[in-house]
Amino acid sequence: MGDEVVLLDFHLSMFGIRVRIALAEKGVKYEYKEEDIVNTKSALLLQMNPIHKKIPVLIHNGKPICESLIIVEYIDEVWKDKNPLLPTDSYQRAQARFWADFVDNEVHEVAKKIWTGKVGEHEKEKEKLIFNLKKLEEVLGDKPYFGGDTFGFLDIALIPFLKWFSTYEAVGNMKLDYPKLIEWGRRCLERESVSKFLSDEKEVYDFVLMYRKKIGVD
Ligand SMILES: N[C@@H](CCC(=O)N[C@@H](CSO)C(=O)NCC(=O)O)C(=O)O
Repeated sequence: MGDEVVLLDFHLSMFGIRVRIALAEKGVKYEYKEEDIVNTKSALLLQMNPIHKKIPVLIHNGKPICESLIIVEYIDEVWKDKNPLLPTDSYQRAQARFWADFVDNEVHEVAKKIWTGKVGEHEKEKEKLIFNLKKLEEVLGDKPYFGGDTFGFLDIALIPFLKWFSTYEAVGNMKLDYPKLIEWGRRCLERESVSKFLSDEKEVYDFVLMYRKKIGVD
C-alpha cells in the first residue's frame, strides 16, 4: 500500500505554505484539508495536534507531524529521492536551521505584533522588522538562493512571507526596504511549487483587516 498523506492546513498560512511547497518539490501526493482556524477547529486537528492545536499538521500513514519547519525536514528525510531541501554539509544545515528560526522569531513574531496591534503602538517592532529583513538580505548576499545555487530549506522557510510584506507596510504605516529579497522572491516565484501556493496580497490584507476587527483592534 502506498503512503497515505493528509495535510491539515489553512490556505493563507505562511507555515502551511512551507509544507505545501516542500510536498510539491518532492512530488508527494496528499489530501488537503482546509481548517477553519478562526472559528471552529476540527476534531481531527485537535486529535492530531493536542499540544498546540495549530496547523499545519502532516498526517503520514495515520501519524501526525507538527510544526512547519519540523514537517519540512521530515518530508526531506522521508522522500529523499529528489530535490534535497536541506544542505548535506552539517554546518550549512545548522546555518539553515538558525536562519529559519530567525524567520519565525524575528520576522513573523515581530511582524505579528504590528498587524495584530493598535496602529502607532509598535514603533519598536517596526524598527526591528526593518533591521531583521536587512539581516536576511545580508545572509542572501548575491546568491540566487539562500543555500546557494539551489532552492532549499531556508528559501521555503521565508518565501511564504513575501506576500505578507505589503500588509505589514499598510497596517504598520511603514516602508520596508528589501530590494534583494524582492528580486529573490521573483526568482522563487518562477518555480511552480511556489507560484502555485503563494497567497494573493489583497487576500492577505483583507484577512488581516477581518482578523483585526474580530480581535477588536480596529
Ligand atoms: N510554529 C508553528 C506556527 C503555526 C501557526 O501559527 N499556525 C496558525 C495559522 S498560521 O498563522 C494557527 O494554526 N493558528 C490557530 C491558533 O492560533 O489557534 C509552525 O511553524 O507550524
